[in-house]
Amino acid sequence: MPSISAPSSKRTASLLVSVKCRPLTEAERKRSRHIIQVTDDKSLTVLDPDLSKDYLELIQNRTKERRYCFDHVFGPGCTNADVYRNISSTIAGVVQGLNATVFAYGSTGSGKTYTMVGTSKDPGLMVLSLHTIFDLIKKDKSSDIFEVSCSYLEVYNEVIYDLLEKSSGHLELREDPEHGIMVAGLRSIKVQSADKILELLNLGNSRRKTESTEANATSSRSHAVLEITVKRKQKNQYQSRILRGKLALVDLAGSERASETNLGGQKLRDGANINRSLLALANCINALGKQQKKGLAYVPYRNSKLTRILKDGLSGNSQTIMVATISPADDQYHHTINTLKYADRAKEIKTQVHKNIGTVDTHLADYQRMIDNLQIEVCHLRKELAEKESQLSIKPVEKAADDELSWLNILSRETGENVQERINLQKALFELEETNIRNRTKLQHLDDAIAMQEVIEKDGAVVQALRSRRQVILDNIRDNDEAGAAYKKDIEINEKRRCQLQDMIDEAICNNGNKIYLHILSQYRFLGMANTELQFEMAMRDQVIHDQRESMKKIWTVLLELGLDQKQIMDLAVKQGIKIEECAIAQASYLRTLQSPVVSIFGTPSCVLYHSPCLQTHPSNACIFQNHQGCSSVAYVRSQIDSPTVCREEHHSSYYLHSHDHPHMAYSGMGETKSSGRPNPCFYTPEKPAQEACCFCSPMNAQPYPCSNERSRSDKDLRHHPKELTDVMVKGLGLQSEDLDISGSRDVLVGQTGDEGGGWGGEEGVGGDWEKAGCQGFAALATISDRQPNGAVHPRWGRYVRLWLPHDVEAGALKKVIPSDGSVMTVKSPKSISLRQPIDLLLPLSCSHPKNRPLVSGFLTIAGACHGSHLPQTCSLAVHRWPNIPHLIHFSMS
Ligand SMILES: Nc1ncnc2c1ncn2[C@@H]1O[C@H](COP(=O)(O)OP(=O)(O)OP(=O)(O)O)[C@@H](O)[C@H]1O
Repeated sequence: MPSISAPSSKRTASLLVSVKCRPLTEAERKRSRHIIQVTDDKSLTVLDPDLSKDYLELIQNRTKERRYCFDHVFGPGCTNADVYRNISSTIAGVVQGLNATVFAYGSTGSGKTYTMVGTSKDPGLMVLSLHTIFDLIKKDKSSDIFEVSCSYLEVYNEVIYDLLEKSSGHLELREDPEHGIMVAGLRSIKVQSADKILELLNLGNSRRKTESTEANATSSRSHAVLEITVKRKQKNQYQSRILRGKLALVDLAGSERASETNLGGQKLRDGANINRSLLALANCINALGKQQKKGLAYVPYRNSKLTRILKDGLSGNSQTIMVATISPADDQYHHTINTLKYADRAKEIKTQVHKNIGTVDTHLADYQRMIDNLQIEVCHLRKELAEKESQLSIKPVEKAADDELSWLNILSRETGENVQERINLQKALFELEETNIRNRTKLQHLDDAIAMQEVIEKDGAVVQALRSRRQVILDNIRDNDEAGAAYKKDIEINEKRRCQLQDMIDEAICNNGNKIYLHILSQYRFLGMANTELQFEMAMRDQVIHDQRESMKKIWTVLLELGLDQKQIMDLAVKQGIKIEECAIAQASYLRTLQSPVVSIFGTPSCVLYHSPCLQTHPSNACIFQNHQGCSSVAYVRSQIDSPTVCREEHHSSYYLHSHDHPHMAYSGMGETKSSGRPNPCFYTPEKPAQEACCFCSPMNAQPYPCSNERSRSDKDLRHHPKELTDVMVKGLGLQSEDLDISGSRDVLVGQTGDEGGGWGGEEGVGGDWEKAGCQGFAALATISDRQPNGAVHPRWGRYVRLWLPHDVEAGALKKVIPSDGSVMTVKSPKSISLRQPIDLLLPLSCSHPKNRPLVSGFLTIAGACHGSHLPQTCSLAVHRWPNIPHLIHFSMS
C-alpha cells in the first residue's frame, strides 16, 4: 500500500518592505532642498516641500508632512551592504529550496539600479546575493550536489527579451504547474561561481535598454529580472529528493510623467508601456493589500507581462522583499509620497512560502512534450521562413516584393500577438469569474449567518459586523464585475482585430504568387496557434489542479486537527476498504484507484450509477442513465472533487466506455446491460440502503443492489472533494458529510449522447429532427443542487447554471434544458454561443421544486444541435478531442 504523508507545510510570510533614501545628487544639491528625515531605523518623515505655509495653515493641520513606518528604513548615508544585511537570511533560504524575490520600486532616478546592481565600491543586492549563495554552497557540510543556473531577461515595451542572448527574439510566457510562470525559450546558463554570474550580469546590463531622460542620465527603459536557481540533490540515494530554490532579483524601469521628462516619439511610447506595467504592478499591490482586509479582491496580474512574471513573488510561493527607493529632493515630493503609499500598502501583502520538492505528474509531462514538439516545429518553420525570405531578397526582385515580404512578416507577428493577447484576456476573465463565484458563495454564507443572528438579536453588534462584511464582499463583486466588463470589451476588440488579420492573410493567399512562402506562413500561424491553445488548456487545467490540491490540504487539515495521525487515518481507510495515496500520486492516478461509488439520478428510477471495484480501469464515477422518456444514454459524470484532475487517460476511458465496440460492456437502450468478458459493473444509489437499490446485471464480484422506484437525490455526491478522504471522515469517523464544509462551489458533469446522437427524446431529441435537418446533435449534463456544501438548504442555490460548450455552436443551437423534475425549459440562446464564453441560464419558476425551492437536486439535460463538421458526432468524441473536460461543460452554483 502506498504511503501517505501530509502536504509539505506552508508558512505565511508578509512582504518585507525596506525604504532606501539616496543622497542628493550634485545637480540636486544646487537646486533642491532635502525633505526626508529618517527618524529611526524603522520610520521616516517626509517634510512639506512648501516652506511658505503660514502658522494658521500649519496649526489647521494643512501641512503636507507625512510620517511612515516600515520594516527597515535606510538614510542617505547607508550603503547597499546595510540594506543587504537585513535580507541576507532570506537569500540564504534559496539554498534550502525556498523561493525569494527582491525588487526595487521607485520613481525614475530614485536609485533602483544603484540598489540592485550598484557600483564596484558599493555592490548592489544582486551581487551581494550571489556571493551569499556561493559562499553557502561552499560551506555546506552535507554531501548534497548543487547546481546553480541563471537567466536574465528584460521586459521592454511589453516584449520579453533574453539579456543573455546576443540578439534575442521575442519570448513568450508560459504557465507551468510545477514552476509557475516560465518564459519559453529563455536561456538558463549553468554557473560555477559568483564571478561567472557577475560576468553574465554585466553582459546583460550592457544589452539593457537605457536612455538619457531629463530625470536620469542613464534611465532604465526596461524591467530586468535576474533569476538564480539553486538545485540541491541528495547524493547516492535511491529516489533522492531534489530541492529547488529560486531567487528573482528585479530592477524595474523608471516611471515618469511624460510632461516632466519632455519625451516624444519612441521615448514617449516606452514611457507609456513602462507606466502601463508599473500601473499594473501598483494595481496588483493595491488589490493584494486590500485582500487582507476585504477578502477576495481580484488581482489583475494579467494586465502586464511584468506582473505576470512577478506573480509568484507577489502572492505565491516566495518570501518577497520590496526595496522602495526615494529621492530626498523637494521637487520629487509627489513621487516620493506615491512610492511610499504603495510601499505602505505592500506591507499588507502575504505570501505562502514552502519548500519546492519537485514532482512531475505524467500527464503534465505529456502535455509538456506536446507543447515542446509543437515549439520545435514552430522554430523549424520560423527558420524555413527566414531562409525563404533571404532567398527572396537575394534574387534581384523589385522593392515591391520586399515590401510585401515585410508586410507579411508584420502580419504574421501581429497574428501571433493577437492570439497571445486573446488567451491572456480569456484567462483573466476566467480567473475573475472564479473569484466572483467564491465571493458569491461567501455572500450566501453571510446571508445565512445574518438571518440566523437576526433571530437572536435584530440589530446587534454581530449583525452589524456581518452586514458590513457583506457590504465589503458586495463591493468586491461590483469591482470585479466592472473589471470583467472591461476584459470583455478588450476581447471584443481583440476579436475584431483577429477577423481583420484573417481577412488580410486570406487575401494575401489569394493574390500573392509566392505560394510556398504563404503556405509556410499559414502553417506557422496554425501551429503557433495550436501551441498557444495547448498552453491555454494546460493553464486552465492547472488552475483546477491547484484548486483540488487546496481542497486536499483542507481535508488534511481537518483530519489532523481532529487529533488523528496519518497512521490512524490510514487504518481507518483500510477498515473501510478505502485506498489512500499520497497527494501527488492521488492526483495522477486518482481515477484509476478510486473505489468509491458516486450517485446519480436522472428523471426516472432507472437511472443508475455503477460502482467500480470490478472495473478498475475505468473512472468509477461514470454514470449510465435513462432519461424520462425511456431512452438511454451513457454519461460521463464527474463530481466536484475529481473534476479537476482531468488527464488524457480519463478521456480515453470516457471514450472507451461509450464506444459501441466496447469489449466488456454493451448497453442497450432500455436498461439492459450486457456483459461480455469482464465482470459487470454494479449499480447503486448510496442514499438508499443497499437492499433498496437494484441491479441491471449480475456482477461477478459485486453485490447486486435493487434500485429504488423513487427519484432519489444526488446532493451528497455534489459536495464531495477528494473522495477517499471524505469517505474516511464519513464512514470511519462517523462525521456527517454536511460537516465537511470544504468550500468550493463547482460541480462538473459532462455527458454525451451514447448512441450516435440518439436517445435524447425521440423526434425532438438530438437524434431526431435535428439530424434530419443536417445537424449534429449534442447533449450534456449538468448537476444542480439547492444545497450548500454545509448541507443547509438555501433558496438561491441551484438557480444559476453556467455552461461552457465544447465548440463554438451556432446561434439558436442550444435547444432545451430539462431539469430533473421533468419539466422542459426552452433556452433563449444568446446570439452566439462560443467556446469558453459561458452561457448563464437563470432557471425560470417552472423549474421550481414542489416545496417552493428553486430547483430539485439532480441533473439538467442540455441538448442542442450544431451544423457542419465542427462538432463531432457525439460529445464523447469532443471529450476525447478536448482534453480539458471540466471546461467542456462547466457548471457552477451561486
Ligand atoms: N545610494 C546612492 N549613493 C550615491 N548615488 C546614488 C545612490 N543611489 C542612486 N544614486 C545615483 O542617483 C542616480 C540615479 O540612480 P539610478 O539610475 O539607480 O536610478 P533609477 O531609479 O534606477 O532610475 P531609472 O528608473 O530612471 O532607471 C545615479 O546617478 C546614481 O548613481
